[in-house]
Amino acid sequence: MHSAAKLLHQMGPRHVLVKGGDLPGSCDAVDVFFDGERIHDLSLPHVKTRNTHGTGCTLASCIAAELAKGSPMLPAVQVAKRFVENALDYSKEISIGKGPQGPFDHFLMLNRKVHNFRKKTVLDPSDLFLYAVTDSGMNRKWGRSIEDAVKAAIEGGATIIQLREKDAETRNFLEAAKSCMEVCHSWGVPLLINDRIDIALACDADGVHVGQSDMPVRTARALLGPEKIIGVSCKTPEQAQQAYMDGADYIGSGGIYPTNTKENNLTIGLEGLKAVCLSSKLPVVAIGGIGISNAHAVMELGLPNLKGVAVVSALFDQECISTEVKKLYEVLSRASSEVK
Ligand SMILES: Cc1ncc(COP(=O)(O)OP(=O)(O)O)c(N)n1
Ligand SMILES: Cc1ncsc1CCOP(=O)(O)O
Repeated sequence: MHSAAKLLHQMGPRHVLVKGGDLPGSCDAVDVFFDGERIHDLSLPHVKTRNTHGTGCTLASCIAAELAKGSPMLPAVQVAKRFVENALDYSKEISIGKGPQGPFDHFLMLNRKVHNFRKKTVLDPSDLFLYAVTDSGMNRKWGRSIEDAVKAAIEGGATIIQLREKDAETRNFLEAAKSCMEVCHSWGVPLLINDRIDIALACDADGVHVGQSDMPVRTARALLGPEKIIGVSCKTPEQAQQAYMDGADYIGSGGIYPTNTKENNLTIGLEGLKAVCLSSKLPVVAIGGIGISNAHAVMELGLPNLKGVAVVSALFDQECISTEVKKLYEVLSRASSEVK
């Protein structure tokens, strides 16, 4: 496939894409993209289905649509490939027509209701402005209950809360989550649960936040239904594009700066954050090492879908949570009024 791409390139086109989706014996669909300088192997899992009629024209149309939106060639091809992979996956069980090949559903983005694919989101993106994420270790260190920490964060001006209780026992966590739901709802602040779909269901939380190695967004959506908020961690444009396809409501992107709160966490910096924001239509909240000293630099990026910052230690590893939240709120308000 590599030499075919190079030979085709010699015939004149600026870019060549060689399709390898149906290579026998491969469990991945590998396409080869050549721009005259570099070969890119674009690989996604092969979707096993007879419904493949129309994939080639849909891929080409999708590339054209991405280019028309202003995308460079390689990202346009990547988005299109991912779209086709998702459409194949969504329509793999459909049984229509006769013969060895059935049509796949290239209109899946329009048939959202049928596929429960992308609902009208219940998330107000402005809720991501000051996103407070709890930490059981920090609460223990300062002798606080989760409920008290959450109350203090809301009193200071937090606009959304996530319970990130990594070492809590299930029964205790559920009881605390139920109390926090009461606090949050009395203030009209959404409450999300980190990782634990079971806890979110049991306390009827507003939604969940999942990471790349947690429950997949699509499965979480199937379990939680269309009315709940689902956030997903993304470090790369590819993950961000997938998040949209999978029906996430927002992206948490980071670590922006080094942090001691999460071990072995890759720092992506402001450049990484920018790449994620630019590659997605979803609202994004930045996370990792953010506090009053650097929140301004993050919001100053002025990216339209960058809606706020998510913070753990700069709020919860402090003597007075509500004071720290207030200070951060002021920094964020100043930064966002400057970029408007
Ligand atoms: C808003 C927000 N963004 C990112 C994360 C990180 O989630 P994850 O990748 O699942 O890592 P853990 O939080 O589970 O350590 C988050 N929690 N919140
Ligand atoms: C959970 C998480 N995900 C990426 S960085 C991070 C930790 C953020 O904590 P802090 O705000 O204390 O740096």
